[in-house]
Order: sequence, then structure tokens, then C-alpha cells
Amino acid sequence: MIDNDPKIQRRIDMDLLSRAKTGVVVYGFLLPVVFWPFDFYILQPMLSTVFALSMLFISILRGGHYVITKPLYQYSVKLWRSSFYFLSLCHASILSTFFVFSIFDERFTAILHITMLAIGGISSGALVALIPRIKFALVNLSVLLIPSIVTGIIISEKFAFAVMLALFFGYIAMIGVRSSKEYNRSFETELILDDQKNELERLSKIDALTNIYNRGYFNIEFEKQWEYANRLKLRLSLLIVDVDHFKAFNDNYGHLLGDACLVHVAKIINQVGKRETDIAARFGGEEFVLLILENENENENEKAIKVAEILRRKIERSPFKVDDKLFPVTVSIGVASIQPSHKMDSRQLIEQADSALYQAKHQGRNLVIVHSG
Ligand SMILES: Nc1nc2c(ncn2[C@@H]2O[C@H](COP(=O)(O)OP(=O)(O)OP(=O)(O)O)[C@@H](O)[C@H]2O)c(=O)[nH]1
Repeated sequence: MIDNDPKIQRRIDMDLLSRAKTGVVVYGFLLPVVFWPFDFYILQPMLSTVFALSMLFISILRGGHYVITKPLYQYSVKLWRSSFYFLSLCHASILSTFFVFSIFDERFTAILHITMLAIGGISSGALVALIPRIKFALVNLSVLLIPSIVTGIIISEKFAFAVMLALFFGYIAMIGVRSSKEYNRSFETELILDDQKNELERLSKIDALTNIYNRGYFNIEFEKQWEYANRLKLRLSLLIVDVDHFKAFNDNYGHLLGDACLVHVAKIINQVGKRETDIAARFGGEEFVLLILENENENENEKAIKVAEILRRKIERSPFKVDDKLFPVTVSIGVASIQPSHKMDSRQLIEQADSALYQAKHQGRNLVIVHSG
């Protein structure tokens, strides 16, 4: 389920980045703070300064990586990922060196106990943060702990420390693998829910037969465009398109062919209403609507009349074809155009287009009639 789809991988990477954020801040300031109360800073000024500055330096680089994530990720996912891994491992390596010295070098005795706590905290924290990429989390954990374990085994008087660290390593690695499975499961559930949400959203907008917007969605968008046109003082035009003699079509050729004919007409309406602001929808039965936002410099309903005539002609000239048989189809179109204002009711535009359509039917069909006055 969690496949190589770049979108999914991006989500995992961004989750990884956000989880690692706290660590970057903590690492940059943690150890100088640790040195202070134990006088380590005074006892070993050189060591502590080198250590603190190197941690701070990597934190600053990681901060920079965080800031440029968006363009860097766009430029190259591979580069983003490898720099993230590299900088995380730099932090882990400096910490690991520090752990090795703390456990085995007499100069670090002053802060040994606090370092042991830090080993537990930092290793567990890093593992939890890097869970989205469990293989990398385990590499990071190995870089943090294995050098101390190996050194402990070599220097036999610290063997007990090495055993304790090895047990700790095994234990949290196990917890990490388990948590990563849980992470993947919840991530998969999230993806399934996202897909279902998108599909439900799509279904709530789309007419099941013709695959163009349905009336519910049209109503919502119509109100939005009405408000928009009102604010910008633009004209809003509406075409109501009705298939001519459709009852006879159904009676002659059957409902299934009737359905296919509606799909054919809907496709053409959708093609003609191709501007970003155009909204083509099935209004109900064999009736469709096309909502058009006129340009500022367009006079009256110029654009809508042009589109209506193009649409009428295109449908007339594209007979509906089944098994090499051609079925002529025509439509009548009522056009109305209004510049919305707060005093008007948006239904007025629908009523006017409807009355123009009524006239088109009465004047013989296969006609465009524009509502006047
Ligand atoms: N096949 C099919 N027919 C539908 C659908 N929705 C509505 N209809 C039919 O569309 C026909 C509409 O008929 P009328 O309203 O009488 O209009 P008309 O026959 O097209 O006549 P004019 O509009 O006056 O040209 C009815 O027979 C409905 O059953 C549908 O989804 N599929």
C-alpha cells in the first residue's frame, strides 16, 4: 500500500523532517547546558567547546536544510534525502564520539552519569523521530551506540557498560521495528480515508450518468459566482440547454440509448464551456446549464450568445453515433444575462434563461433565444 508513489513518499519525507525538528534544536543547545552544572565546561574547556561548537554547527546546517526544503525537494528528491541523512548522521557521529569518550576516558568522569542519561534519551528520541524510515532509524541508532559497545568489549574493565548498552540497543531497536509497523498501518489507514474522502467529494459533485457536475454542485458554485460578479461588477450569463424531442428519442430507441445520448450531449457542453470560470452541469433530466462569467470588456451578454450558438451548431453537427448508426440530436438554448446586485435574487437569472428556453421551444426548437428586458 505504501508504494513508491512520489506523493506518498513526499508525505513520509515531510513527516520525517517535522519529527526530527525538535532534535535539531535540542542537539544544538543540549550539551553546553549539560556542561554547565557539572563544571565540565571549566574542567575541559577545549573538549567541551569543540563538542558544543560542532553540534551547533550541524544544527545550523540542518536548520538551513529545513528552511530550503521546499525548493531543494523540488529540485531533487534524492539530494534532499541524502543531505537529510548525511546531516542526521553527522549529529549521530559527533554524539557517538562523545559517548565513547564519556564512558572510557577519565577526563569525562565528571559528567559520566548525566551522559548515560543522555545516551538513553537521545537514542530513544532519535529512533522515535526517524520511525517513518525505519532502516535509516536503525542505522542512526547503530552509529550512536555500536562504537561505545565495541569499545566497551575491547576495554574489558568497562565490559558491564558494553553489555548494558548492547541490551539497551537490542531492546529499543525491537521497539522501533514494532512502532514502525504501527506507523505504516496508521499511515495506510490515513491514505485509504483520504482516497475515500476524495471519492465521496467527487461523487457529491458529479452526475453519475453524464460525469459532469450535478445540480447540487452547480447551485453552490452559482451562488459563489453571483457574489463574485456582484463584487467585481461583472455580468453573469446562464445558458439552459434542453434536448429537443427527447421523449420521442426515448420512445423510439429505448432508455439506454437515451442515456447514451445524454452522455454525448453533456460531453459537448463540457467541451464548449472550457474556460476556467465556466461551469457546465446537468440541471435535471435532459436539461443542462452552462454558467459564464463575462469579461469586463465584453458588452452585455456577447460571450454567452456566441457560446450558445457554437454549442447549438456543434450538437446539430455531431450526430450521436451507435454501431455506425447516426442519430441526429438538436438542442434548444435559453440565454439570460445579468449584472448581479445585492437587491436581486440569483433565481432571477435562472427564471429568465428558462423563459428564453420556453420561447426557443415554441419558435420551433434547435434555436438560441436570448431573454430580452
Ligand atoms: N433516457 C433517459 N431519459 C430521461 C432521463 N431524464 C429524463 N428523461 C426523459 O426525458 C424526456 C423529457 O421529455 P419532455 O420533457 O416531454 O421533453 P421533450 O420530449 O424533450 O420535448 P421538448 O423538450 O419540448 O423538445 C422524458 O421522457 C424523460 O423520461 C434520463 O436520465 N435518461
